[in-house]
Amino acid sequence: MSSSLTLLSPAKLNLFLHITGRRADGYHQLQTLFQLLDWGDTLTFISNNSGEITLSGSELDIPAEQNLIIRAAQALPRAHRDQGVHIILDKRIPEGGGLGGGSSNAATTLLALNQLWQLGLATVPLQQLGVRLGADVPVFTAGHTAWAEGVGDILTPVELAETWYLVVVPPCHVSTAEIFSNERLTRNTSPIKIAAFFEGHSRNDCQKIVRELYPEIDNALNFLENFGEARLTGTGACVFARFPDESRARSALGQLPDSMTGFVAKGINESPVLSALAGPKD
Ligand SMILES: C[C@](O)(CO)[C@H](O)COP(=O)(O)OP(=O)(O)OC[C@H]1O[C@@H](n2ccc(N)nc2=O)[C@H](O)[C@@H]1O
Ligand SMILES: Nc1ncnc2c1ncn2[C@@H]1O[C@H](COP(=O)(O)OP(=O)(O)OP(=O)(O)O)[C@@H](O)[C@H]1O
Repeated sequence: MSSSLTLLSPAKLNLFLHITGRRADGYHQLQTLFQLLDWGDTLTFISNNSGEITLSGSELDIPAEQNLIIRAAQALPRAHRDQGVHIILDKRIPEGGGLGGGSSNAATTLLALNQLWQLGLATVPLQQLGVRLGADVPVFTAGHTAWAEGVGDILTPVELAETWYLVVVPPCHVSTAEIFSNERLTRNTSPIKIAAFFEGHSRNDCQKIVRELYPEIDNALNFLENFGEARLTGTGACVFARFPDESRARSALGQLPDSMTGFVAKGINESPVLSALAGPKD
């Protein structure tokens, strides 16, 4: 018997990003605030008895076996050998944009198949599987806007006012590894408390270097700065500004130069995946 699920795999913004240190293995210790958005990719899961995991829909610039959707499905311990799934991806989140698209797709796959294949895995084992696939998988598996520390995996859910964002997608890609290996990156920002973020004491520590290296991102920040404070998400390439309502965000989107694309999204506290599924048992 086959059953199916269609889910919105949400994008995220890093409302700020501080680099507070570096681990012995080279990974960076961060503080960030992950804001989930009501905008993202659509993933449809159709379970079957073929024992196979197959994917169709939007093509990515990578071989299927490297796709985090396939890797997440393969990482799950199936209850029966004949459990299979066909997954259809409708991709909207730009790749390598700092919007967490790959991590979100991986988490959505873990949560969807946990339900469709009736695996009964709780949140913690799902997160342990997830963190091996990508740094940002745990926040999407937990499914809540969150304050994060460690390498982004120590999460505290946070309730934020649901405001609107204009996200601009500059015509370039930024390699996360390249920025994290840049010798000019500052890695000694003092840890802050959540209250300090709300008082306005935050920034994105990667922004200065990324802005210097990528003129397209500098242009996008200059455009958004006409409307308020503009920031880079993750290591870029996307940048965003906050608006009190949808109409003002859409009006700014209407003024975007032809060389850039963008979208308007609402910041949400709970992932649409968690809202749509019964959720893993704790
Ligand atoms: C910076 C963030 O965008 C914040 O949301 C993410 O943590 C990055 O997530 P991502 O793009 O999925 O990154 P990954 O594919 O896990 O890591 C890419 C590379 O970035 C570097 N990296 C990543 C995360 C981290 N905390 N420290 C690092 O030094 C590592 O060299 C790693 O090999
Ligand atoms: N299903 C997928 N969707 C998007 N990217 C994927 C997927 N599977 C694998 N990847 C690869 O994962 C890498 C990271 O993609 P992702 O979209 O998460 O990056 P990002 O937007 O920069 O996110 P982050 O904020 O985590 O840095 C890309 O190099 C991409 O090729």
